[in-house]
Amino acid sequence: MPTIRLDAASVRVPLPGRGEREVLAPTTLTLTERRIAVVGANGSGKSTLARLLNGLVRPTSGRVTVDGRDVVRDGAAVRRMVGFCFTDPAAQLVMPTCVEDVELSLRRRVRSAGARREQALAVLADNGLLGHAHDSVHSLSGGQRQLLALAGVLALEPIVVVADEPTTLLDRANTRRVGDILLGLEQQLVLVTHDLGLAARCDRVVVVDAAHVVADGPPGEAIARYTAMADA
Ligand SMILES: Nc1ncnc2c1ncn2[C@@H]1O[C@H](COP(=O)(O)OP(=O)(O)OP(=O)(O)O)[C@@H](O)[C@H]1O
Repeated sequence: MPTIRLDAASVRVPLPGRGEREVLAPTTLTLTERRIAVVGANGSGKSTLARLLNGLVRPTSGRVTVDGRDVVRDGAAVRRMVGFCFTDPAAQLVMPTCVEDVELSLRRRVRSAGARREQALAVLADNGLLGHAHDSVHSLSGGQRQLLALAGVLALEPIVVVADEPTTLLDRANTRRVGDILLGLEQQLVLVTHDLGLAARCDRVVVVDAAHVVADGPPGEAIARYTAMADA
């Protein structure tokens, strides 16, 4: 598995006229497990932590590396290695039809239009969406849209997939479906989630509270700490 390292990485954001806010306190973590969940209350800093991993957010201090590549200095290389899946697939589905959307993901990797179409159709088939190749992305169900967004990410063959609450907008059946696919990926997965059932199936759980990592370890212990804190 790749090694993701945060070395005293912090994020502070300016608040106009009111100084600044620490959104993530200096955090040091070495992540080598295949499936890592990040859990915590709303506004605790989970998305910020996730976004640091592919340079969507830059550390204010400290550094973040993925397999030795610095997310700021080697940003383009890191973005090729780390695919990012958003809560709302609408954030990443921009083309009229499903096949065109996957083709858009492939535009830099596959230059020939014919080969790109072929590969996009293969990606859709792998994700159970071949029957919808020429449908509008708007005609898909929420679960299918999330699978299509994930297909677009996987088409780029990342070595790490970061998914920020990918099941929050989904019903139970689609949560299970998308969750099963994510947890079954061969790539390293960093999964931000409020679904403690999904977190429990990961190899490691990182608990974030008020901008700090407050627990980190095997799911049983970390989730018990989180639920005790949340219920207190
Ligand atoms: N660019 C920014 N400017 C101002 N505040 C920010 C910025 N980015 C994040 N924050 C604030 O920092 C806190 C942490 O945000 P973050 O999105 O990381 O939380 P989260 O744990 O993912 O929350 P949720 O579970 O609600 O998605 C929130 O209070 C958020 O409003």
